[in-house]
Amino acid sequence: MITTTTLNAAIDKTYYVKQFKLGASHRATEVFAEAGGKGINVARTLLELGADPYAMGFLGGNNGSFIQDELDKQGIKHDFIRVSGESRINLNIIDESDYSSTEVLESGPVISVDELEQFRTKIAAQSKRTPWMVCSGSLPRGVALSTYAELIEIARNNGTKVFLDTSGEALRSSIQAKPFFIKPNEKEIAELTGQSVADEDGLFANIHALMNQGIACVTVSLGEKGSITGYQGRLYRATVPRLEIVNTVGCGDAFVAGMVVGFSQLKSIEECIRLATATGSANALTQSAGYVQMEEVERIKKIVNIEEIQWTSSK
Ligand SMILES: Nc1ncnc2c1ncn2[C@@H]1O[C@H](COP(=O)(O)OP(=O)(O)OP(=O)(O)O)[C@@H](O)[C@H]1O
Ligand SMILES: O=P(O)(O)OC[C@@]1(O)O[C@H](CO)[C@@H](O)[C@@H]1O
Repeated sequence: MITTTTLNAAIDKTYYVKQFKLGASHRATEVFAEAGGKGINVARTLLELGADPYAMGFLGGNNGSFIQDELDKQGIKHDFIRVSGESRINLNIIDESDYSSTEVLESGPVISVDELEQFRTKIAAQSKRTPWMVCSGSLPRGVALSTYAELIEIARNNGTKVFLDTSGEALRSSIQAKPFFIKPNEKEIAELTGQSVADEDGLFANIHALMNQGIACVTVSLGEKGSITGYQGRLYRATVPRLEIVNTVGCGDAFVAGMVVGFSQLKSIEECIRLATATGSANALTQSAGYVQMEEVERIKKIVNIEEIQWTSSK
């Protein structure tokens, strides 16, 4: 069983328009509404990869009911705390001329002290029966920045490995709790370290520094440029050939799903990265956010390039 937590779930609403223009009125050519938020995307991808996901977090209002119904329809086991606020809707407008995307993300409901306490109790029980836990996404209002660190601590005490995918201060505050895996993207690692990924030497040094702080595996995902992963003191570069992409929202979640499946099946690190990269890239080929097709994952796995980076610090 792989547990996913989505503290700030969302309906991901995707509008396709012929050409997006600021300040203009558009008629959508296609519209999709999906149960989303990073952890829910991970859960859906895990199911497609043949794993056994169990989705947890907070859901509220009509939007929360829609998300819950979708999870039921998709056959994803779940146990969410119902909250008094309304789960958010996140908007993604995709310009069909170049498949660029413009997102508007709501901040989500305010979680009360009591609702958070109910969640802590559930997670403490759940971490006794799950060897793997994925904590993904932003923290909703009312939830302290230290919450992911707390969850990591609870999980570790029960022998559960945590894969953490979050950003900004929520990521910074969780590093000292030593999650097993983190996956900042270009923007997130720059925010965390103050260095751009354009400086590869600096990026490699930063990944080593994070491993030395006790994070077993660190991937910096670089969108269409692939990723750099650090594990057991070594660095690996993954690249994928150019693909006919339509929607990259959720690629990071699909990558995380591939990585946790790889580790849970005791695959080699190269195989974990290959599966994660192919799953991340396969997500970009589907119109809805956070969906992959297994045939595409299998096809892309064959064309992913993984190489170990020979690097020693110049300092
Ligand atoms: N345009 C693309 N073409 C091919 N593969 C891609 C593309 N974009 C992303 N990927 C794959 O997905 C992985 C994760 O992508 P990315 O770095 O964009 O994550 P992210 O910013 O966390 O995404 P999100 O927050 O939308 O889930 C990449 O390492 C790569 O393997
Ligand atoms: O606001 P957060 O929680 O950081 O990100 C939310 C979100 O943009 O991330 C997913 C894509 O990764 C979408 O399903 C969702 O709308």
